[in-house]
Parts: sequence; structure tokens; C-alpha cells
Amino acid sequence: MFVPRRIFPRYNISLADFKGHHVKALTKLTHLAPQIDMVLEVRDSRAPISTRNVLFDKPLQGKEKIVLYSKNDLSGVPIDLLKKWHNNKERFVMVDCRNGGDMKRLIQMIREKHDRMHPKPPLGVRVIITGMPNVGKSTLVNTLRKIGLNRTKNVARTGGQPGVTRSTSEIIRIHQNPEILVYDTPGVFLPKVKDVETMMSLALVGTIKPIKIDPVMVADYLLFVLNLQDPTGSKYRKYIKHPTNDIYELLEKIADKIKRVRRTKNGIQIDEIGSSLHFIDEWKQGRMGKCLFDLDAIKEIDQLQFQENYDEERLRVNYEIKPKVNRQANASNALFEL
Ligand SMILES: Nc1nc2c(ncn2[C@@H]2O[C@H](COP(=O)(O)OP(=O)(O)OP(=O)(O)O)[C@@H](O)[C@H]2O)c(=O)[nH]1
Repeated sequence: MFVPRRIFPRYNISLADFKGHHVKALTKLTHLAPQIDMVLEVRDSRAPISTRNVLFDKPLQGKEKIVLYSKNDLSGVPIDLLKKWHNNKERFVMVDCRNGGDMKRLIQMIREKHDRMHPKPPLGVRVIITGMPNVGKSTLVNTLRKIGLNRTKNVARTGGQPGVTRSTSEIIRIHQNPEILVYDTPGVFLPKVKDVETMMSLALVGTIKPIKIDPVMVADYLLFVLNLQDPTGSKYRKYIKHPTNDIYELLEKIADKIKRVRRTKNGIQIDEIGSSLHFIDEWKQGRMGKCLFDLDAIKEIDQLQFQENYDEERLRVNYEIKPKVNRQANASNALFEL
């Protein structure tokens, strides 16, 4: 029977990607803070823990905040896990930033904030959108504006790479009556992340550029988390028929499939980098289905799942056994109590 790896190798990689424009964005955020009524903090729901950024907490302390888990359409995170983490203390919503219905609901939440404000803000509700690079902030602004004002043109530049937004935007109107205005900010990274797994997870959601880390290592991490979520190997069956813990075995099959194998007189050469980037991109763009990249979240789901299965089994056994044992002495009934 196939047993997935439980521990990921301690690869020696840099845990930092803090840049000049990140510092600039944080300084600007601190200057803007007094005029802000509400914060929308965007996290990628495929890496809900890794894309948290505590750097925003201090300058925006005390502001009403909603955490948005973006790319909901690509994520396998269960809502129960998010409920457990937020524990009714912080509001959160799962969204697809390109989805009109989700944006309508979000505008409604901001309108409710406006209704609660006394006195009413004379220049409208001011909302700031924060988050790590590439989590979907600019897409969110564009869709909010399209839905709120019925406009078709994008105002914020978006892209599949981190760092598309380099400076905090001028204020953008997304709704009239009440007036709602937003600031789009550049994604800000942490000075240093917690561990190798966090860095890998951030590479998989596109928060850091793929060239920052050896793509073979990132592909190995991807294989590691895929196996933990599904040990049957079905998540990469289109390349290889059986589950594997060996990234080189998988890359060989991928290279074969996408024609990245060169046969020379010295033998066969596999394009490991090209095959790794292909494998990573398939998952990053959501072409292979829904997934979760954060190891800590996967471990917690494991426990939730275990408890759920256990509860279900208790119910099933009690249901099946009770009618029979009821006819017997009470003492034997106790034997089946779990
Ligand atoms: N599937 C899916 N893709 C999304 C979603 N939100 C954004 N994207 C895509 O994710 C990529 C990054 O989106 P951006 O809006 O540019 O991200 P950003 O946070 O503004 O990025 P920075 O400028 O680096 O800070 C783009 O290719 C978007 O089309 C979503 O909810 N679902």
C-alpha cells in the first residue's frame, strides 16, 4: 500500500522576498490609515494561512475589517475550518474576485457599514484593500467597480505575476448612493516567512516569482501536498498510473507527455525545470481541480475529517447495534458505548 510522506525535506532556501516597494506601500498605508473606514484584507483561500500578513495589523489597528478568501473557485478549504479559525471574532467571506454575485454581496456589506455610521461620512465610505502579492486585489477592485457602477472598463492592472501593482492607487469610486471609494494597494510580503513549507505554498499561489526557488523543489512540495490530500495518486494520474513520492519519477513522465525529453547519443535528457514549471502552472491556474497548499491547514483538515468519520461511525454503530442490544440486559448495552 502507498504511504505518502509526512515530512517535507528541509531544503535550504531563502525565506525572504521583501522589496523596496513593499516598504513604500506600508508607509503609504500608515499615512492613509486615519481616513480609512473599512479594511478588506485579501488572502488566497488555497493558502489561507501563508497569505495572512500581520504587517497590516498595526497601521490599521481598530479599523473594521473583513477578511476575503479569494480564488474560492480553485480552493479546497472547508468553510468549517475558516469558521473555527475566526471563531466569530472576525468577519470573513470566501469569494471569487471575478464573480459579480460575490461582489454584490460584498458591496451590500459595505453599505451596511455606511448605514451603521453616525454621522454619515460626508465624502463617502473609504475602504482600503490589502493583501500579499497576487492574491487578487486589483481584480477585486475592477469587479467591484463593474458591479457597483455598471462600468465595463478595468481601472486596476491585473496579471498572473506578483508585483503588477507597484504603488497605492488614487481613490477609486465603486458605488454611488451611498458613495463607496476604495484604495488598491500593492501586495506586501513579510520580511521573513515562518518556514520552508510556507515559502513553497506562497510560490504555488504565485505570491513569489517561480524563479525565486528551484522549480523542482516547488514541484516536489506540490507532489507532497497532493499526496497528503489524496494518496491514490488520482490528482496526477494523467501523467502516471500509480501514486509516487518520487518527484523525479513523476517529472520523467510529465516530460514524456509534454515532449520535454531529448534523446542524445549519451542517453536521455529530461527537462526537469520545464516539466516542473508545467506541473506547477497546471495547479496554479486551477486546470487540475481544487487544491490546498498550506501544510498546517491540510493537517487540521485531517483532524476535522478524522473527528467527522469518528462521529459518523459512532452514529452508525449505535444505530445498528442498539435495537439488538436493547433486548438484552442493560449491562451488555454498556459494552457498545463509545
Ligand atoms: N480563478 C481566480 N482567479 C483570480 C481570482 N482573483 C484574481 N484572480 C487572478 O489572479 C491573478 C492575480 O490577480 P491580481 O488582481 O492582479 O492580484 P493582485 O493582488 O492585485 O496582485 P499584485 O499587483 O501583485 O499585488 C490574475 O491572473 C487574476 O485574473 C479569483 O477569485 N479566482
